[in-house]
Amino acid sequence: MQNVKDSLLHCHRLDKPIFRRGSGNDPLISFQSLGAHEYPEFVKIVEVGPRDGLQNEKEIVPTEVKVQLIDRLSDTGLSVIEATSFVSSKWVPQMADHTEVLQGIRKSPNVRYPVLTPNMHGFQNALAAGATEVAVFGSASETFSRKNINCSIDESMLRFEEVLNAAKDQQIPVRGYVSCALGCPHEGPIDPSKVTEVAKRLYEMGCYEVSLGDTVGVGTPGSMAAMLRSVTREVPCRALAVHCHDTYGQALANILTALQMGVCVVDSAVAGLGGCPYAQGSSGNVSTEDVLYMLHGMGIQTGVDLSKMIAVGDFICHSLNRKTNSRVAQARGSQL
Ligand SMILES: CC(C)(COP(=O)([O-])OP(=O)([O-])OC[C@H]1O[C@@H](n2cnc3c(N)ncnc32)[C@H](O)[C@@H]1OP(=O)([O-])[O-])[C@@H](O)C(=O)NCCC(=O)NCCSC(=O)C[C@@](C)(O)CC(=O)[O-]
Repeated sequence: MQNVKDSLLHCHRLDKPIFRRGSGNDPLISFQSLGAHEYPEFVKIVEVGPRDGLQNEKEIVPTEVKVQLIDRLSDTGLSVIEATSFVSSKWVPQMADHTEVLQGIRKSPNVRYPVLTPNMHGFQNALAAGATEVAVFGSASETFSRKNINCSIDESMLRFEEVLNAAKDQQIPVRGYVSCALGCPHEGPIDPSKVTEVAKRLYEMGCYEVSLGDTVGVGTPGSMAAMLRSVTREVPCRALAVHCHDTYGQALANILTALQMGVCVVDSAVAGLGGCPYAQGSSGNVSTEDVLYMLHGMGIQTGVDLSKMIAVGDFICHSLNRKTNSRVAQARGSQL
């Protein structure tokens, strides 16, 4: 935190000082001071509801509902919506309609629609379906890697390298995930050095952003801070995102900790949908509505309209016949 305060500006909207941090070739990112901490001026939200949010649903969600969900999300001001995954339909039946979803959505010029691709098979199918951005997903836990993608961490890295090489040829940006960054459903606590090693490998391979996943939502601000202290020694903060599940009710606190440490990208799912099918006990992602409410309340910009997001949450909860997991949407609903 203390090392780079390149310039001090004045933010008239918030009447708070704005700092621009950067080093070497890093682009400058604006930070604002709030109380004892500094926070990014702008946070990018990566909406993962259509993929992470729906992949664990037991009943197959109609393709039309998935398409409508993404189209409605595209109108909220989001710049990134993870649309689906090109994985085996034997492993994740809910994502079997990946091609129809990707081809059915109205692609907004202001939104990117990455899709998950675990290997070359998925990458080629994604490309054939018109994907222009993909994500590979690894793990800091050996056991989780085998249960989720049926290979060791080292084997997964070889597969990802192939995907990244092919993506580079096609000028397709690739995002990377590290699951179990704050704990594994099978191995328990994961050493931050292991998370750092996997994140570094993904970054050095060419992933433009590495999202650190608290897959089962067991992290606390303490473990988040320890993990980020380690990872940021090897991967620049500007290339990191956090991906929090809210199983233990720690997600917003963990996100706040990550922001204090310089992270500017947050993954979340509308209505707090979600969970990984290969992580028993994992509950939904942190809800996008709750993240927006917290960030906007702190004067941090996201470009996303909270009221529109709540309406999208209503739509998907109604379609799934489900109560929202968003505390903000619940509170707003009860005030109507
Ligand atoms: C990775 C595989 C495919 C390996 O699956 P495998 O069975 O080991 O693959 P294989 O290479 O041995 O091939 C077996 C069969 O699968 C086919 N196959 C091979 N690859 C593909 C593909 N891409 N798409 C479709 N089919 C594929 C392949 O063609 C073959 O077909 P067959 O000859 O038997 O007819 C499998 O384990 C899989 O699909 N896993 C799904 C994992 C998943 O989607 N998990 C949830 C997402 S991760 C997550 O949620 C965590 C995250 C990202 O949100 C962050 C966090 O919270 O931590």
